[in-house]
Amino acid sequence: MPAKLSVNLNAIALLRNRRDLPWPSVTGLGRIALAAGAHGLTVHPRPDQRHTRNSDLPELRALIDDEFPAAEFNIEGYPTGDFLALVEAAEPEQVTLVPDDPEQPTSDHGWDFVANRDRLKAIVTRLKKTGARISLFCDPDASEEQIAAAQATGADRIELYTGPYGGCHDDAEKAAMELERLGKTAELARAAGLDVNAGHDLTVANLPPLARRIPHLAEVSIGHGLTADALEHGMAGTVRRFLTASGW
Ligand SMILES: CC(=O)[C@@H](O)[C@H](O)COP(=O)(O)O
Ligand SMILES: NCC(=O)COP(=O)(O)O
Repeated sequence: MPAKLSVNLNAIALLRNRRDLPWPSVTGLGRIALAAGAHGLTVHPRPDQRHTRNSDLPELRALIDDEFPAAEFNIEGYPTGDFLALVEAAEPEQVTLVPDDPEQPTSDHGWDFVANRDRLKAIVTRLKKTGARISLFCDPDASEEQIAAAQATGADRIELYTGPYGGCHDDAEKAAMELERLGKTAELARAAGLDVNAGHDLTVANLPPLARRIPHLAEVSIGHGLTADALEHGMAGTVRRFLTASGW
């Protein structure tokens, strides 16, 4: 089965948050993404609310429940007490736990599963009571020992951090090396009984080789590159709309 696409709305929210106005609408763009065939929506609310805000979550939950019941809601974040309460209220189909410091501009590494095994196990056990699938953000070159510790937490999946692969957009040789590291880690995870998601800096260009190298890939979540693509491909039509509206 081909990997599912979950559209990350953080970049849309960041743009909305520049002004005290309701556009671009996070829920509205989520609706467009799902109507176009995306399989789910992802948000990564951070403690400073600079991306999606806690108040976005009930609207997105209702959008999926009321209009796209087959779609999935994926909430990502660092498991503080506040985050766990937020997730328990929003009841997403999937929770992705990410070891982000609040000061980090964006996610840039996976968990040290060995060092955090017992803590993660307690959190995974708590979150599984909501019925959500649990995924853990994972370094692209995690060792067999690390993957064994991830599996021991009781999580269902890992999400491979694809940032270093995405960063090689202008260096094919390095991209091939990064892809191989991701592929090896995905194989270790699969052998340990963990399903594999992937995300960070994925694009239309780098997604097909990733899907070929990891044929059992379950889901990709894409925000920054997908939003940039939407702007690029939507700009001409929008300029025409403004010109037509003005009668110019
Ligand atoms: C875990 C992950 O890679 C994404 O959630 C990413 O952190 C989204 O990043 P931004 O919030 O910077 O768009
Ligand atoms: N989990 C990764 C994600 O949701 C999107 O990351 P990006 O495409 O915004 O880098």
